[in-house]
Amino acid sequence: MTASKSSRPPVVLVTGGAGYIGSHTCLALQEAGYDIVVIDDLSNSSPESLSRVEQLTGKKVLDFVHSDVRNEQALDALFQKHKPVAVIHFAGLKAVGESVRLPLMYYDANIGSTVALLNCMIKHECFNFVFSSSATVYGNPGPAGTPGGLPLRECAPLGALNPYGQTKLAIEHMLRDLACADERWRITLLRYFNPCGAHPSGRIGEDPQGIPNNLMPYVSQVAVGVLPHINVFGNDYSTPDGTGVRDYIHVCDLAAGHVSALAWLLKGCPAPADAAPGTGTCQAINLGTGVGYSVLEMIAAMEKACGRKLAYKITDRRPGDADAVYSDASLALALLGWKAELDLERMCQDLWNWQHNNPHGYAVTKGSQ
Ligand SMILES: NC(=O)c1ccc[n+]([C@@H]2O[C@H](COP(=O)([O-])OP(=O)(O)OC[C@H]3O[C@@H](n4cnc5c(N)ncnc54)[C@H](O)[C@@H]3O)[C@@H](O)[C@H]2O)c1
Ligand SMILES: CC(=O)N[C@H]1[C@@H](OP(=O)(O)OP(=O)(O)OC[C@H]2O[C@@H](n3ccc(=O)[nH]c3=O)[C@H](O)[C@@H]2O)O[C@H](CO)[C@H](O)[C@@H]1O
Repeated sequence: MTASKSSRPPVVLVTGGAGYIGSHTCLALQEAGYDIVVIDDLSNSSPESLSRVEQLTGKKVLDFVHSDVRNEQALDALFQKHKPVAVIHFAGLKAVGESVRLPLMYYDANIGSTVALLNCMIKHECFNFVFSSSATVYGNPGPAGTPGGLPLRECAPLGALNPYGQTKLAIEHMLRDLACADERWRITLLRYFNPCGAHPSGRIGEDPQGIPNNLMPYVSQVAVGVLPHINVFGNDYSTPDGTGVRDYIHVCDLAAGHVSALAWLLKGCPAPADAAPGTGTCQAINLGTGVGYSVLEMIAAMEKACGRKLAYKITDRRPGDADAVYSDASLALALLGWKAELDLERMCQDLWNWQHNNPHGYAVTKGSQ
């Protein structure tokens, strides 16, 4: 769905818009007819991503504020100037291991920034909010076929395994309380499964700092020769080939899911599943494909995309990892009319296209500097 035609397109504030999922969503929002303003402290991203979004869409980012979301004055000025109709909140720290070492930093950054943002939204009477949650809020899922087990529905039991996950859960609880307290709120808690891939242009993609924590950025750095081999974290899980199974979703599908969620909020959330009379809406929605692939299947798919064998070694399990995690994505289809369209082959082709053309991410890029 595209934004309605008026003299001035509706403005959406995107926090963390220079990041991986944020930049792809900024592009999708511009293509859907929205104007965007971005606040990002660039702690895990480069402004180059947004320059490239502008090149790809031929539209300007209306405003970019280089600041922490906890900077209340900067936020206030942004709301005052642009009067956004909605906020999509990507900004946050996301490295699980780091969150275990530095929990307070994670609680402060992730929860502190969300509180500052919500206070500013209330002050400026903006009540449409899309939150980046994560499948991590499901903790270790129960086995397939058990109540609350796989495939994961939004009503499955919640539980966090690390401080990063705790911040996502705490924010989900906070947002539910807010919607109960004030019926004007329209909120979606988008629980992403495993985002991967890049825009088909190969111009924007994931650019992790240092050694990647997640599987697919690691695999793509091996494919391009930056890293020597993949470490497969355990092959004794109770999965068909013994390696961990996850629900990988193309980042462009994920971006489209945000545009659909925003359209749903702006329509007043028809048929919300969990709204009681007299309360606002705060709806959790899975964004996944519903299909799980193992680590070895992901490596094989990437080998096909890059046209060569990729070295890997089986190592110990990573503490805290579940055997299998995949979604039931039917609620997103029912409520938002959204479903993932791009298959594993496309995810790997687009990831390879990005990585091949930008072996060191945004830092040094063939032909663009
Ligand atoms: N990528 C994933 O696998 C994944 C999965 C589930 C959920 N999420 C969530 O989605 C969101 C976006 O993830 P991503 O992969 O694009 O990460 P990212 O690190 O690429 O993007 C986050 C952006 O927010 C910025 N930022 C961080 N803290 C900030 C702050 N306090 N103020 C202003 N800017 C700040 C960073 O500079 C970065 O540009 C995060 O909230 C993350 O927890 C990501
Ligand atoms: C423990 C952890 O970090 N959890 C985060 C990670 O979950 P996930 O474990 O779902 O994602 P991931 O990409 O880190 O791992 C996917 C699968 O690959 C395996 N694997 C991963 C890396 C590697 O170098 N070798 C390898 O074998 C891993 O054991 C798992 O079976 O990412 C999610 C988002 O996408 C969430 O942010 C989770 O909170």
